[in-house]
Amino acid sequence: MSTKNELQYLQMLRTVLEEGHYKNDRTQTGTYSLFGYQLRFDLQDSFPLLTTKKVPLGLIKTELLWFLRGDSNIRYLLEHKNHIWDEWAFERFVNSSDYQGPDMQDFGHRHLVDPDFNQEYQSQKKQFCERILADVAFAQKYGELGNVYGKQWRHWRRADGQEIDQIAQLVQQIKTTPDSRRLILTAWNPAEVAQMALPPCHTLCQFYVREGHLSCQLYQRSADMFLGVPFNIASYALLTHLLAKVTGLEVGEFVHTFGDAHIYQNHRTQVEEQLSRTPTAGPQLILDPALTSLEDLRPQDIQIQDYHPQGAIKAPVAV
Ligand SMILES: Nc1nc(=O)c2c([nH]1)NC[C@@H]1CN(c3ccc(C(=O)N[C@@H](CCC(=O)O)C(=O)O)cc3)CN21
Ligand SMILES: O=c1ccn([C@H]2C[C@H](O)[C@@H](COP(=O)(O)O)O2)c(=O)[nH]1
Repeated sequence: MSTKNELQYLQMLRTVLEEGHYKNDRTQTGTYSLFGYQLRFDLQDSFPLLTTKKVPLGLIKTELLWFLRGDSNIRYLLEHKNHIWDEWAFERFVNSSDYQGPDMQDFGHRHLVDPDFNQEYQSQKKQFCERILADVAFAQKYGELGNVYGKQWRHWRRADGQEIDQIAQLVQQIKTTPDSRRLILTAWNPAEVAQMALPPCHTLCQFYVREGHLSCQLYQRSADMFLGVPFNIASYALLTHLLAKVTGLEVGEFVHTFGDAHIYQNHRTQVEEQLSRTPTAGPQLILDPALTSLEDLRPQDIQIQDYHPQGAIKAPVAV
């Protein structure tokens, strides 16, 4: 990320920390929160991956590829050693009658405060992930997060039973009617939100073409500033690059619009540590020149060059 792009994120992080209102939340963790904010990233500059902490691009790639496959089962993620969605699938399993192990009620909170429980929890979650990989029928039942992003992007169900492939339509529209003001991709399906393990946080985005450059604006209804947002920025920047590549355009800007932007109360020290660091020049994204379609995209088709981040900063994820 150019230091200019990254400084905007850091400035927002500081503003939410200093001016955010204390607010309880669904996870009972407690947050500092602000409502309504906007960042603009120049994608011509460098790829917006933070340098003030190490952000694992591999996980971002496999998550985006998972969306683009139309998949909403964590099995694909586990096959790629990506564990960022484990807790939400595990939660469904431990709340089902098929779960016979030790009590996992309220694990999201308890594993943080009770070391003995944490050990049991880690072991149960590990067994769960192993079973998802080993047992197809089990994976079909408990790896599924409900109709989250991938399903809505590629298999939006119409009332008549037919499906809408929003990604294929978007690629077609960008190619044929680039001036359109209707280049929308939405994951927020009111009819299905209740069945999802987690209602989509990056709810809707719009694309915009001007003078051969493709821009993207995302509306994120709920934003975990420390853990989720660095992923979300890189993921939508990558999606914009991929769409530009297959439609023969250059990249323009990524505009990130926020609803509830929050820092979890238990991320405070980590945020202060990050804010004490100075950003450096960001990396470049290299896409396989032979790439012409978003189908059969592989992780190795996407590479970054010159990424020299400072050390990772660990923080617990609120479930
Ligand atoms: N509270 C919360 N915040 C989120 O950002 C979030 C959710 N929930 N639920 C669904 C997804 C899952 N996402 C996640 C989950 C975990 C990490 C995380 O722990 N990232 C670590 C690296 C993890 C690793 O290396 O395995 C990081 O340092 O960025 C990031 C995004 C984003 N989303
Ligand atoms: O891509 C994502 C996914 C999730 N988040 C964060 C935002 C919130 O902290 C939680 C979701 O909780 P809700 O109660 O459903 O808002 O996950 C994110 O930042 N980015």
